[in-house]
Amino acid sequence: MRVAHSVAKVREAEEALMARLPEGALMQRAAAGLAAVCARLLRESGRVRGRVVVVLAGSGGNGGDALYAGARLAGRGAEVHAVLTAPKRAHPGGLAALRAAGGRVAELGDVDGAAAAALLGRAELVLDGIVGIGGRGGLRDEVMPLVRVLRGVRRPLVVAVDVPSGVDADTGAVVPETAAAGPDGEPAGLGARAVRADVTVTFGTGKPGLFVDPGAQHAGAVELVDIGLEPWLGAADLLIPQHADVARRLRGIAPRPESDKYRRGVVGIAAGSARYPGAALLSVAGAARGGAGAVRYAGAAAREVVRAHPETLVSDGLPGGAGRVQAWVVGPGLSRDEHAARIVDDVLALEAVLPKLFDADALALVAERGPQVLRGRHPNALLTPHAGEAARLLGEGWSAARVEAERIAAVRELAGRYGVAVLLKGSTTLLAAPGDGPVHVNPTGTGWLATAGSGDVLAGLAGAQLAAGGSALGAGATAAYLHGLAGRRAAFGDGAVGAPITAGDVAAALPEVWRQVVSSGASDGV
Ligand SMILES: NC(=O)C1=CN([C@@H]2O[C@H](COP(=O)(O)OP(=O)(O)OC[C@H]3O[C@@H](n4cnc5c(N)ncnc54)[C@H](O)[C@@H]3O)[C@@H](O)[C@H]2O)[C@@H](O)CC1
Ligand SMILES: Nc1ncnc2c1ncn2[C@@H]1O[C@H](COP(=O)(O)OP(=O)(O)O)[C@@H](O)[C@H]1O
Ligand SMILES: [K+]
Repeated sequence: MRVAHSVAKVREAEEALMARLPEGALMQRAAAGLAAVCARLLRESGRVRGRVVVVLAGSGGNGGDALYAGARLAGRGAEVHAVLTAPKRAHPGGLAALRAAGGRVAELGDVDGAAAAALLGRAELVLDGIVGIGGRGGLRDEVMPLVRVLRGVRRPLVVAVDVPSGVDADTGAVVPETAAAGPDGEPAGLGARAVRADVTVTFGTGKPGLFVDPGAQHAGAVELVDIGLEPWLGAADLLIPQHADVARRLRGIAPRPESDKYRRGVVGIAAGSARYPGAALLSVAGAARGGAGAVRYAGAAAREVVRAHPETLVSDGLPGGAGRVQAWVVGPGLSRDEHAARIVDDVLALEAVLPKLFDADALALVAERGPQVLRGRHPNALLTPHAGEAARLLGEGWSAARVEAERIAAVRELAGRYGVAVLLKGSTTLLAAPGDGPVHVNPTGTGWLATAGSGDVLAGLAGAQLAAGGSALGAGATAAYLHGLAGRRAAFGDGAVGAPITAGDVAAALPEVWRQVVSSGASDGV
């Protein structure tokens, strides 16, 4: 499991630790770890000696880390150039160390566009130490020309110090650039007022913004440097499961000699309608490969379901009359008519502790009825909204755009208000349970999953995980993880280039990624 802590907790822990260490010791630990990662990255394509490293150093501790790391690389023979983005306030110790090690220093005001392009064009590695956890808002105007040049040059390896500058460390938010051209005839800005890194070397613990889009896209691969903060950190705010965590759960629900299909769990699917039979098929496809022993289907697409999935137990009545199940999935393709409302109400009338997953059209009905239909009544329920559905569930003051921009806050608010676990879909899928516990971030997935029906597959898969047992949060997190991997597998195969996929391809890839996770579960990493 990877973890992340809020900036406030990091600051508190840093203070507690710093009070016990000699002045500057913590920064030396950070700089040593940072330099070691940079040296390792440089060695992947040769030696450190003679390589051109450019350090972009701001006014705070982040710039200090970068300058000290630059000094260490210069000490190992690298040709290090620093550009001070706030020269009057550059970290004095870091600056002195870099100069003493033979590094060259320029001030932002002396580096015009051509000089910046020449310097960054020669760089093999760029250290982004403009701002770290002290950054507020998008990068300021004065540093943007340099950031734009960096974006345009033949890619050197960009290593962000602690956090890519301009990314909100707590939320992953970035400030988009305006379309207008910058001063001095700079090209119109594309993207965000933030640095895009290949690698982020973060200190002490992960920062939430490194794992949630758009911050995650800017962070690249995240490497953690231990600076001894752990004993002072307290509970994590974010958990990011890895293969090993998911493998543990999958091993736990693998069939045993004494297993039968009922003991493994039966998942019920109440999805699809005469208008949308496909959603029923896709939910059943996800459920059938999702780890339960059997799938029951109740609804208008019974005939289509049994034709496509002959192993399904089907009926065309209401879920309550379909026979015993360990978890119900209700909503995909149900449509919004009176009959759909009757189906959702029927599920809401089932035994309170029975796990129930509400997706798509069922969420619209839950939003209409209000949180009290779930709160305090269905402790094992799971909601799986995308941003639009989440905004509707949250009501006044929320829009899909706001949910996208404040994903962590939105998922917490939903879980708190409805009193149930919530899986918020999108470019970074997040999960939260009611209370102050950590938010789970799904690290797998790909934009290729943004294809019609892939959410139906996820709903079925998550329902099967609920039927197999464990908490709604654990079941949802496992489903999101496998679904993301299956999407990647289907889109990329063994290669690096993606291609369009269908929701059915995602379901078909599930057994393969399940095997992959369980067999590589001893190691960490996605
Ligand atoms: N204090 C310490 O001993 C340690 C500090 N650490 C480093 O210190 C960092 C935090 O240092 P600070 O608290 O000094 O803060 P930062 O260095 O992150 O940033 C603060 C400075 O950036 C400027 N700034 C803020 N927002 C900006 C924006 N949008 N555009 C341009 N400039 C902006 C501010 O004016 C301020 O001078 C961490 O991220 C980490 O890299 C680590 O070395 C661990 C130990
Ligand atoms: N940009 C994206 N990057 C990664 N995954 C995405 C992206 N957009 C959507 N997804 C994933 O694709 C699935 C789409 O589900 P959903 O929105 O319910 O679509 P549908 O209703 O068509 O099935 C979800 O698992 C979601 O997390
Ligand atoms: K930085």
